[in-house]
Amino acid sequence: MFVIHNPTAGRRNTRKLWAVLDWLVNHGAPVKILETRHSGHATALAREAVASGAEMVVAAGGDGTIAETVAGMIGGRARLGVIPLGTANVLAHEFGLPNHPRELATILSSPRSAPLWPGVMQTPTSTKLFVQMVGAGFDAHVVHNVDLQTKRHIGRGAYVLQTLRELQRYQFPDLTIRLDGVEHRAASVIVSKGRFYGGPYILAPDAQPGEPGFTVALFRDGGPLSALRAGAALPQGRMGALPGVSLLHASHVEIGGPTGLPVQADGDPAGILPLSVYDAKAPILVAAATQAENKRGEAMLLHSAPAPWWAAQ
Ligand SMILES: Nc1ncnc2c1ncn2[C@@H]1O[C@H](COP(=O)(O)OP(=O)(O)OP(=O)(O)O)[C@@H](O)[C@H]1O
Repeated sequence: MFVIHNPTAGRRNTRKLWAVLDWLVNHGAPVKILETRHSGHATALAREAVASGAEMVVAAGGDGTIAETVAGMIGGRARLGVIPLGTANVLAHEFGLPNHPRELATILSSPRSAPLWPGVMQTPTSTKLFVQMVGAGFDAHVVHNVDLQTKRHIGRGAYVLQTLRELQRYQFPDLTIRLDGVEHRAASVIVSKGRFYGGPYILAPDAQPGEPGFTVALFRDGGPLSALRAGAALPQGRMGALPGVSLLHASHVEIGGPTGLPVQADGDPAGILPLSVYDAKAPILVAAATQAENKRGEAMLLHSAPAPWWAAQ
């Protein structure tokens, strides 16, 4: 088992990591730890681990580290394990991963798995895999501006503070969103693989992370009041029921807007608009709290990336 650890994730607290690894080693699991040295390094490490025949690659970090690790595993046979050490740890909620090190280690050493079919986001300058969500509009603006020192000290609270600051500054420009070719307008958009958002909060109750395609949350109304209303509804799981919010399903999402508007992927800054989102070429299996069979089999259909609309101009 290869463990890829991002030492800069979350509050940099490694107590849980060592407790999980102690348990695994004491129960006879062969564990090799690889530490990331820079952004993107987890992908190269995961690729090497898969090439050397690893059956399981464990991402120890937040959702960004998981996404980078998965990017190096797609198309291979290794399963993904997760030791959540990030700030929001949204994917850990999705797969029912416990906080307790012994329970987590038990999951990593059991064959129980659930499929995850990641997404790919493409801008004119970069292509990046994501495991949980991509956003543009107000939430992406907050992610780009959040103070990293505050995030390290108070975790998710840093996003709440930044949200309150940005409410007064953000202009809420209109975005153009094409869902499988059909045009919509909204002030903000979140393209979600899974059900959760921002931690343990439900955004898209019907999302199926193991299937291709996305649930797209459109926030049609701009302005601080609408953003505040959405923020208040999120912890109650009522965001999708708000007037002005629609949850739609799509396989291919294109987002355009004013030049320079930021994009977030899995809670980290991920470039600027325009953006095209589509399925990764294959799913992977994740060591999870509950078993879910991958009905289509591991070698599921290979999707070819649709040409983004800006390429045709
Ligand atoms: N050694 C490193 N030095 C600096 N940055 C790194 C290093 N290793 C990985 N990274 C970057 O750190 C970013 C943030 O990591 P990650 O998302 O795992 O933690 P987080 O932001 O605290 O958690 P979450 O996404 O759950 O909120 C990743 O996008 C990755 O590119």
